[in-house]
Amino acid sequence: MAVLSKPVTEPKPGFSQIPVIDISDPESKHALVKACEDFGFFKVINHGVSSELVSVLEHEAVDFFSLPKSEKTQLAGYPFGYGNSKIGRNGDVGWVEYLLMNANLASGSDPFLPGLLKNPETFRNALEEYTRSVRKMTCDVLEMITDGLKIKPRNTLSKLVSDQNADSIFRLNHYPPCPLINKNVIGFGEHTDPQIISVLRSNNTSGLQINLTDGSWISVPSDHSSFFFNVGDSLQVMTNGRFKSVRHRVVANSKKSRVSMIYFAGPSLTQRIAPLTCLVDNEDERLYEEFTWSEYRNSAYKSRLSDNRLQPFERKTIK
Ligand SMILES: C=C1C[C@]23C[C@@]1(O)CC[C@H]2[C@@]12CC[C@H](O)[C@@](C)(C(=O)O1)[C@H]2[C@@H]3C(=O)O
Ligand SMILES: O=C(O)CCC(=O)C(=O)O
Ligand SMILES: [Fe+2]
Repeated sequence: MAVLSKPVTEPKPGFSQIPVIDISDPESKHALVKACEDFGFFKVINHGVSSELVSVLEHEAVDFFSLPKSEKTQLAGYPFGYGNSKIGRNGDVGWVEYLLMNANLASGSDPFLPGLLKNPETFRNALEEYTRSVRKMTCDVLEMITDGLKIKPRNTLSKLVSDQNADSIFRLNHYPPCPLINKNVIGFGEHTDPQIISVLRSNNTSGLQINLTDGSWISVPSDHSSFFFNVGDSLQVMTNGRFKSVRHRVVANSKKSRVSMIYFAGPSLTQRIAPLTCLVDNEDERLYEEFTWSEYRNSAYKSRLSDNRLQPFERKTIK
């Protein structure tokens, strides 16, 4: 994995205020809305996703990444499949290898990676159960958010994610220990996620950092039994900028390997994305032009990782 290290701004030391949301308590809806406004990021506890299920999938992932490189590269593909160092198609690189899969419910009897793995049954079953369970948790969180924002009906956001044709993605990332003396090797460069919301779970190796609204970076302490949620660009648009799509990145660890699994909850390709009318008092306040998820996804996939992908969709104000 030949990846050059770039200078990285040191994260703020000793910051420990990442919002922690107990989703078993309906009253958490207010803290949830505040977390989306202030950070675009929060940690979820008491989530009800089985830890056994998570560890079966993590074992499968570790087994997959420990296969010889020659076998893994047979699974290379775009957009779905195995990748090593190269992120996307526009020149981004990182100290990472990954497996990217379609998590769309309606893609047929073999929804993930048809024919890709040699003995896919255990892997596929674990993946199916995991995505079902994480999708349900995501819908619960989105419904608490709509409650907290006083949006009716409650399923205004969750129905986009539970749609049979929802364009969701599942990603496994593996960051091997990086032996270079320079500890600032980028595993996954800074970016925002284009979807509605992303749900991340990792093993107990840290490396994830988020960018605060003042521009500083903070390290997110790892917690293998919790889930971390990122507000995506589409939710920033639907809330007319009230929620922030958080910039985040991963810095490689010099000693331990990091394995993360991320569920990216996107809407169906034909879904129109625009500020929700109930959150905009008058037309002049509307910050974004309307687009379909398909238009946004096409545009996003032509961009570099660190680009501001929403910029072309910002509304020009006429004075
Ligand atoms: C450089 C890129 C990788 C990415 C597609 C893109 O052109 C810009 C968005 C990137 C991103 C970030 C979040 C997810 O990891 C991802 C799968 C996505 O939907 O958008 C990746 C894309 C990718 O790895 O192909
Ligand atoms: O692997 C991680 O911890 C985060 C990766 C990420 O942000 C992404 O895949 O979009
Ligand atoms: Fe991301």
